[in-house]
Amino acid sequence: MVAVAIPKPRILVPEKVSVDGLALLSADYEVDSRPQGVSPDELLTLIPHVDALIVRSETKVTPEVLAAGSRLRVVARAGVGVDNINVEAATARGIIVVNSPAGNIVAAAEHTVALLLATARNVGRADRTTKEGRWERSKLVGVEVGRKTLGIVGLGKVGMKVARMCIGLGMKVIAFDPYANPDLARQTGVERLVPQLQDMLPETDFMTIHTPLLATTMDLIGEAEFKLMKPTARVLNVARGGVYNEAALLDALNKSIIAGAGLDVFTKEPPDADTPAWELLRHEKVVSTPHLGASTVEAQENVAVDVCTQVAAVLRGELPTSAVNAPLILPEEYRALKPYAKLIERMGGLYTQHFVSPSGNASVGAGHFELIYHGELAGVSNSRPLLAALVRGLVSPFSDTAGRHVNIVNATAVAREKGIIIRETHAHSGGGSGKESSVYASSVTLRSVPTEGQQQDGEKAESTSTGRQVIEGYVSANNAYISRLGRFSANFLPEGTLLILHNFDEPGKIGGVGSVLGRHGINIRFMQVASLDLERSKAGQDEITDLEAKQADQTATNGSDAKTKGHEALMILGVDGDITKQVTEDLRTAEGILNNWEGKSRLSV
Ligand SMILES: NC(=O)c1ccc[n+]([C@@H]2O[C@H](COP(=O)([O-])OP(=O)(O)OC[C@H]3O[C@@H](n4cnc5c(N)ncnc54)[C@H](O)[C@@H]3O)[C@@H](O)[C@H]2O)c1
Ligand SMILES: O=C(O)[C@H](O)COP(=O)(O)O
Repeated sequence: MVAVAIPKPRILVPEKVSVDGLALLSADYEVDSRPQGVSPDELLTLIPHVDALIVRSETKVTPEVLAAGSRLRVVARAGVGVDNINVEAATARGIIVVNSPAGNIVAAAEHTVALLLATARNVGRADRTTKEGRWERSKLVGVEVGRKTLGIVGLGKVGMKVARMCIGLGMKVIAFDPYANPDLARQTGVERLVPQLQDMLPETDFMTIHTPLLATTMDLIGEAEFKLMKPTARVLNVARGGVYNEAALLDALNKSIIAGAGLDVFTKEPPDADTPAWELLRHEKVVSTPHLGASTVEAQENVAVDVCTQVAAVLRGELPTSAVNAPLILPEEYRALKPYAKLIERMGGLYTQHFVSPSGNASVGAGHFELIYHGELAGVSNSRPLLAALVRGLVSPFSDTAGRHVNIVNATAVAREKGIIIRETHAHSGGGSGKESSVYASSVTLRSVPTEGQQQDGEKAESTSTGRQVIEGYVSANNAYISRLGRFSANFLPEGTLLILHNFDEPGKIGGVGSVLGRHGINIRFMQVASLDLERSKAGQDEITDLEAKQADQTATNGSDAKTKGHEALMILGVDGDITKQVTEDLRTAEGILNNWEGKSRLSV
C-alpha cells in the first residue's frame, strides 16, 4: 500500500506577528513566517502558493496581489486598520478579510496618552539633548494637562478609551463624532459632543484624532482648521497619516499657529526624503514614533491570537468572528445553519447535474429559483450562508475554481454574474411534500421557477432544462438527505459519485445494471429505487403538479411499451470507481433503461 501525504494548506506571514498566535496554526498548516518583511515583487511570487495571508500595516495587499492569489481564501490583518488591504477587490474574489477590532485598543490609547504627555513636557527633546550632553532646563519648560481641554475627533473604541484615561488625568474632554452614542459619551464623562468640528477647535488645548482614514477623513484638519486653534494648542495622531494634512501641519508649526504635535503615523511609512512628513519627523516641535501605537507585547499577543483563530476557522470552511467584508452572523447562528448549508449546496449540485444539460454551455447554473424553508428553519433570520451554499452548489459542478470560491462574501455578486435569481420563502407550517421530509422539524424545497417567457409558453417550459423542477431534502443527525428528485420520492444521502438511472420499475433491472457495473469493476455502495409520486400530483399538492403529471403521462405513452411494462422509477446508486464513457454506453443500452436519462446519470456531490 502506498501512503499519500496530503499537503497542508499554506499560510504566508510577511510581517512580524506574535508567535503566540502563529503557534495555533503550526500543527495543521504550513506557516511561512518572514518577520523581516518581503518586497512587493517577492509577495507577487509567493502569493499564488498560499491559502491564507496574515499581515500588519506594512504589506500592501493590492488588487494585483489578490488576483495573483489564485488559492487565497483569507487575508487577515493582525490589527484593526485595513487601509493597506483592497477590501473591494478581495470581496469580488470571495476572499474573506478579517481583522482584530479590539486587540490593540488599550495599546493605542496608552500610546496616545504617552504622546500627549511627551508633547506637553518636551520629553523627546529633553531626552535627545541630555544624550548629547546638554542640560537645558530653561528651554524645556512644559505645560500641564490637568484642567486643560482635550478635543477628541472620533469617539470610537480607541477614542473612548483615550477619553476615560484623560478624564482620569483631570482633563475636560469634548468630542466630535457624528456617529457617536451620546448616552455612552455622557456616561463616560465626555462633557460635550459638538455638532461640528469647527465648534471645538478654538477651545481645545490638545486635540487627538481617532477616526479611520476614509475619503471623508482625508485632510480633515487642514490650514483653515489650524487657524481656528489656539497658538498654545498641541495635536496628536495615533490613527492614520493623512487625517491631518501634513503640509498644512508643517506650516502651522513653522508659523507658530499651533505649539506642537505628537505623531505616530504618516501618509507614507517611513516617509520619503524631503516630503512634509519627513520634515515633521525632524521638527523641533514634534515628538514622533514609528507607528508604535499597537506595538506592545500584550496587544501583539491579542491580535495574533484573534486573527490566527479566524484564519484557521476560514480554512476549515467556517465563518470568522470578525470579517471586514462578510455580513455579521453570530457563531451560534452559523452552527445551527451549517448542516442545512451542506444540504442546500448538495441540492444545488444535484439540480445542475440532474436537470441541466452538461453540454458545457456558459449559462449552466443560470435560472430563477425558489428556496423554501419549512418548519423550524422557516424562522431563520440570517439566511446568507444558505443562499451562498445554493449558489456554490449550482455553479460548482461545471466550474473548477469559481464554485470553490463562492462564499457568504461574494455569493450575491457571483449569482448576479451567472444570472441566478433566488427567491426565498419561509413556509412556517409543515414540511416539504416528500414523505420523509414532512416528518422532520425542518426541511428545504428547491424549485426552479419558469421565467416570464417560459410561463407564457407552457410547452417550452416542459421541454427545456429550465422548466419547473423540484428537489426536496432534510437533515437528520447532521446528515443531508434528498427526499424528492423531480417526480420521484426518494430517500438518499447525496454523497460521492451517484448514478441515477431512469428505468421501469419491474423485476430484473437491478441485476442488469449490477452486472454492467460489475463487468467494469465499479463498486456499488448503495442502491435504491425512487418511485414515481403520482399520488401527490393527483392530489394537486403544489403548483408543479399539472406539469409533472403531464410529463409522466407523456413518458407512459411515448416510452415504447411503458404501459405494459409498469411505472417509471429512478434507480439511484452510490458508486466507487471510474464511470467511463463505455460504462454509460453499456448502461444506456441495458434493457428497460429509459433513453431520456443520458447526461443526467453521473453526479458528484
Ligand atoms: N497607531 C496605531 O498603531 C493604531 C492602533 C490601533 C488603531 N489605530 C487606528 O485608530 C483609528 C481608530 O480605531 P478604532 O478602533 O477606535 O476605530 P473605531 O471604528 O472604533 O472608531 C472610529 C470612530 O471614528 C468616527 N468617525 C468616522 N468618521 C468620522 C468623521 N468624519 N468625523 C468624526 N468622527 C468620525 C466613527 O464614528 C467611529 O466612532 C483607526 O484608524 C485605526 O486604524 C492605530
Ligand atoms: O491599525 C492598527 O491596528 C494599527 O495601526 C497597528 O498597525 P501595526 O500592526 O502595523 O502595528
